[in-house]
Amino acid sequence: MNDQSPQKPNWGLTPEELATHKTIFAPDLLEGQRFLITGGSKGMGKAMAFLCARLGAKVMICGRREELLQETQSQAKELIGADIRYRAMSVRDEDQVDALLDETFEEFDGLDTLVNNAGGQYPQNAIDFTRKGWKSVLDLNLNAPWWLMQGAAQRWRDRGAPGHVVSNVAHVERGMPQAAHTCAARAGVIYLSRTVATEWGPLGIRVNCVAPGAIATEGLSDYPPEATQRFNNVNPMFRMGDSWDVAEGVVYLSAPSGDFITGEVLTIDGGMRMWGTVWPAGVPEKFQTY
Ligand SMILES: CCCCC/C=C/C(=O)SCCNC(=O)CCNC(=O)[C@H](O)C(C)(C)COP(=O)(O)OP(=O)(O)OC[C@H]1O[C@@H](n2cnc3c(N)ncnc32)[C@H](O)[C@@H]1OP(=O)(O)O
Ligand SMILES: NC(=O)C1=CN([C@@H]2O[C@H](COP(=O)(O)OP(=O)(O)OC[C@H]3O[C@@H](n4cnc5c(N)ncnc54)[C@H](OP(=O)(O)O)[C@@H]3O)[C@@H](O)[C@H]2O)C=CC1
Repeated sequence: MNDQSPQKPNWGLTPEELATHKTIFAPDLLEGQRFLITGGSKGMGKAMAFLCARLGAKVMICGRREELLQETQSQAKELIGADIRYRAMSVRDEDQVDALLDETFEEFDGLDTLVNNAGGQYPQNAIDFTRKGWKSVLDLNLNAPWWLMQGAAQRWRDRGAPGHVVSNVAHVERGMPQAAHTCAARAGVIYLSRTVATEWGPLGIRVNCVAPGAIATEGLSDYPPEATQRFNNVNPMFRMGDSWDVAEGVVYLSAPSGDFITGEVLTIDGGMRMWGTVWPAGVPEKFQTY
């Protein structure tokens, strides 16, 4: 990085902040509830794991890197006295998804909420996507959440003990220039969720989504600072959200407060739905109009 480049900031909330952040929820709100949170080792998933555990839930997280999972587990033990379980795996592997679901249902003797949170993409103009890149992003952000939600629903049906799915997607209503692959995948998850919310309603299974705008998480370090410094200016509130904003949205939908909510998309974007565009690969000249 040369001297003119913006410095890469440390994004996201610290474990200490996750352990002490004020919450609107009662401390026993999720007592006895069982959560599986994919991608729970950093960013929004880690905030969800801490919040759910602080509210009394049993929590299982997963991610590819065991060291991050282990660190999250130790921090939760030390800072909030919670026993978060984990499994190192990739949600892109169908067999590993089945094993994760089997382990979670066995360990917790069932499951109340599946949070499809693991995901990501890379910024590029759609015209240049390779087929391999397209398939990778679709596998991670559409196929994986589907394997997980279908697998959970089958287990809920077979046990006669239903649960709730909430998928962390993205704000996609106006498209996502330079991220068309993830836009297609997230739109797929939203309409999949709305569809199965009807099919699975009679089984007592609820299916919802949260749709974040620009949220300051460790994940933003994967993007060029030239892009992320602009992320503060992509909504009418002129700031990014944080992982707690999204974690509380997930809890609202999963707790009794969400009992009669299904097929919904809770947008948490500071108004980006109305105004602002991320342009993660840089604003093209033609669009630099103001
Ligand atoms: C986009 C606007 C939203 C703004 C805010 C959003 C923020 C976040 O979502 S934060 C989460 C942040 N983290 C990420 O997004 C990183 C996650 N992304 C990835 O891991 C990769 O992009 C992946 C999903 C494609 C998976 O990579 P990998 O495990 O290496 O997968 P494959 O080997 O199956 O495929 C690699 C294949 O993908 C193409 N590709 C990957 N990166 C790029 C790139 N920067 N530019 C162009 N193309 C890319 C490429 O075709 C790769 O194939 P090879 O060239 O043969 O390696
Ligand atoms: N931050 C933002 O502004 C926005 C983010 N989103 C989406 O919200 C979700 C969470 O984002 P954020 O918290 O920022 O992301 P982070 O990059 O901070 O965290 C991603 C988490 O997912 C895990 N993960 C990634 N790939 C896999 C995989 N193949 N299998 C299992 N776990 C995986 C990571 O662990 P590991 O790498 O070890 O596997 C990590 O725990 C993602 O889907 C993201 O795309 C949507 C809109 C905006």
